[in-house]
Amino acid sequence: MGGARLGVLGGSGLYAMDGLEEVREIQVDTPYGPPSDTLRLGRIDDLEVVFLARHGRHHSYTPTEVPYRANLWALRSLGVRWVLSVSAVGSLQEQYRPLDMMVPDQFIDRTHQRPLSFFGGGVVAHVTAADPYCPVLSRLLADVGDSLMPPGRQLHRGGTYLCMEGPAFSTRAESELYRSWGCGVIGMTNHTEARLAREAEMAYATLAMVTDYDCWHQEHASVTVELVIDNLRANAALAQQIVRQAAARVGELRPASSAHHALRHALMTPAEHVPAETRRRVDLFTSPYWGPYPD
Ligand SMILES: CSC[C@H]1O[C@H](OP(=O)(O)O)[C@H](O)[C@@H]1O
Ligand SMILES: Nc1ncnc2[nH]cnc12
Repeated sequence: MGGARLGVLGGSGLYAMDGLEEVREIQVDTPYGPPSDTLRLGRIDDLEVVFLARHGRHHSYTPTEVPYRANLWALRSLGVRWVLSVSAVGSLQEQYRPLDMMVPDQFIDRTHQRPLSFFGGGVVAHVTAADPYCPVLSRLLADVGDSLMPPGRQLHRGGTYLCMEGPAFSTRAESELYRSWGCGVIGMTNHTEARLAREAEMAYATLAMVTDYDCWHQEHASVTVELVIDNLRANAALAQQIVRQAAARVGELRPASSAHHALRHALMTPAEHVPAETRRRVDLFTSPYWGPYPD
């Protein structure tokens, strides 16, 4: 992982990354269309870091419309092997209080309108998703976060992220259902990225910023954008600090992850039976196993 880069995906309220040096804007074309925005490539110490605003810098894409495949393809094409993502989430359990943070270790998928794989069209792959977030990168992120949390606020290690389709927030019945499933937090973006990052052999971890109690809590107002934004503002500087220090730590440790060879035993279709166009589309991911596809 010598020359590998770190990707940072900023979510709601995090449209740029502080502390990046020598920043260049890069436009990337992908087989899955254009990413949400130009990518910003800079440096933190000796590590090259690529920042991308998931919804675009002006928050123009709904959670359904975010071009997740283009975003992850673009990162991987720039040599990214670790991804830190930042997301706003609602809390589904009393102990996750607004302004707390969580580094989730599981998700449940309730989306139904998004592509979830780079594969298909004549090539089949089944990656392992038992631990959908990289445990090594998640631990690094949680350790850094823990050391920076102000008194009275907590960083929670592990927990289940319920990914809903949106864009409307949940009904109270849905919120209660997810609580009964033991989910910890709710959002609209994270699992899609985690799945695609795994297929693209990038280690992925999330800093989830708790902004509200969704709509189930008797003593707290139901979630609104205003509430989310107020709490994101209050947490923005801390989130930036955590991401910057976690990035520096990734640069020092360059942690190995099983995600880095997720496709080793996942590809089902023999290379010679994959249509040429498909072969070209997935070549970024399959070339370590099948060799580069000649143009
Ligand atoms: C602004 S509230 C709903 C919005 O916030 C979260 O965004 P992200 O995960 O990109 O930080 C949630 O997933 C929704 O997209
Ligand atoms: N309650 C909530 N539901 C879905 N996404 C969110 N993002 C922040 N709060 C949320």
